[in-house]
Parts: sequence; structure tokens; C-alpha cells
Amino acid sequence: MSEVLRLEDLTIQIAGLRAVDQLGFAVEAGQIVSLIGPNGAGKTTTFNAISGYMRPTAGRVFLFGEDVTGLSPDRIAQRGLVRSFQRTSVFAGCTVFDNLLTGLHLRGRSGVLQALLRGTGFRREEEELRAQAHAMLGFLGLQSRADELASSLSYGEQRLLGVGLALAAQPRVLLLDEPAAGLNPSETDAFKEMVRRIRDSGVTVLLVEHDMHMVMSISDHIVVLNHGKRIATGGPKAIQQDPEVIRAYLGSGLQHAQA
Ligand SMILES: Nc1ncnc2c1ncn2[C@@H]1O[C@H](COP(=O)(O)OP(=O)(O)OP(=O)(O)O)[C@@H](O)[C@H]1O
Repeated sequence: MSEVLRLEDLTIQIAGLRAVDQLGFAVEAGQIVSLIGPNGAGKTTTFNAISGYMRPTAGRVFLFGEDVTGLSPDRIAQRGLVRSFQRTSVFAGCTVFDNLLTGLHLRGRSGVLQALLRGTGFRREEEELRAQAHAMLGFLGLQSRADELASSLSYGEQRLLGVGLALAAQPRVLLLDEPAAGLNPSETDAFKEMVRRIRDSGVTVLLVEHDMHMVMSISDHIVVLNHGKRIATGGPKAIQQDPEVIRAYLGSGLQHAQA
């Protein structure tokens, strides 16, 4: 197995607090890896540092073996790592199809000049992107909503679309920050299936999530944080039996996670 991401001694100090404290872990290609821990454990801050939204105080982030510490989100996305945010980030006034098409255009090769000149290259690319947007609608299960405004989608559908926009950048590694927050049980199931399909399509997924049922059922590997430090790492079974994890985080939620 090859390694796609590695954190070494990552430390992030915010206003005198060590939000992330000498954190290290590696992510293997083709896996779903979850980062879990109590509120304030440092999960989102870790995501911010990996994706370039926050510069670490110390430590390093390696993506496909290359040191990407401190690079901008754009440059990190160019190297294949893209994140979705806790809040939905779709273009509310556009249709679902146009949202995806716009996302794909941002990745497309044709520049403004070519678009204005409407050259053959542009038309060919436009057709290709429209076909890709249709394929993506199918992947997301949103075909029947293609012509609806994004603002008229249910909350769960908007989150699916948000992930679609992140996928439009054709990442090799996708970071999902609390994708199941606010979803009802059937939306959560649909989301889980989609995350598995994303993994099976060859994209490595790093997930921050509080829904332990979801985490335990889809993760290949789990990293547990508490007070910015890694307190455990392993497969779902080992994590659910780890005394320190139970004490710090799972506690009474464990029975629910195993249900
Ligand atoms: N911009 C900020 N200013 C001040 N403190 C911050 C800031 N961002 C994060 N923190 C602090 O850093 C610590 C880690 O926060 P972080 O959001 O990374 O935790 P989390 O594990 O993602 O929590 P949650 O599960 O609640 O989303 C917390 O103590 C938080 O209060």
C-alpha cells in the first residue's frame, strides 16, 4: 500500500492554546480514515493545516511524499487534496446541474479568452464537461433534481451537492468535515454509501465526524485525538475496545456505535 498523506509532529498554537500538539499519523491510499475525538480536540484545526487554511506553528505535512507545509489551499488542491466544509457551500441561486458544471469549469483547461472566442477546443471541452456533470449527477443520486435551484434542495441533498463540488476538482484525497451533521437517518445512510463509492473510485477519504455509527461502519482506519494529541489509532474494532478512547470520548456512546 502506498502512503498519500503524512503528518509529522504537527503543532498549532492558537492564542496560547495548543489546539494541535505534536500530532503524527499517516494515511494509506484507497482508504477511509476518520479523525475522531471530543469537541475541541483539534480535528478541524488539523484539517485546516492539512488543506492549507492555517499555517502550523511547527511540524510538517507531506502529500504524496512532497512537503506541502504552509502552501496555500489552491496549491494543495492542485496537488490533489481538496476539502469540503462543515457548512454547505453551494451556489444557491444556480441549478444543481450548473453548480456541478461550474465546479468542473473551474478545473477545466479552457481560459476566458478561449471561452470568448468560442473556439473548437472550448466547444469540445464544454461538451465533455456537460457529460461529466451528468455523470456526476448520477453518482450523487441527484439526477431528478438537475434543474432545481440548489437553494430548493433539502439540507441533505445540499450536502451531497457540496461534496459533488469538491469532487469536481477531481481530488485524489478528499477531506470531509462533519458531512453527516444535521442529516436525518436515511440521508446519513445515503451519504455513507456515497463516501464508500468515492473510496471505491480510488479517492482516499479523510473524515471528521461525530456520528459514531457512521464512523465505525465505514472507516478502514481511525485516529483519535484528545486535547490536540493522538491518543489512539487503529481499526474500528480496536478503537471501540481501547480503554483510553472509551474514557476520553466514546463512553456511553459506545453502545450506540455498536448497534
Ligand atoms: N480561531 C480560533 N480562535 C481561538 N481558539 C480556537 C480557534 N480555532 C480553534 N480554537 C480552539 O482550538 C481547539 C481545537 O478546536 P477545533 O475546532 O479544531 O476542535 P474540533 O475537534 O474540530 O471540535 P468540534 O468537534 O467541536 O468541531 C479548541 O479549544 C478551540 O476552542
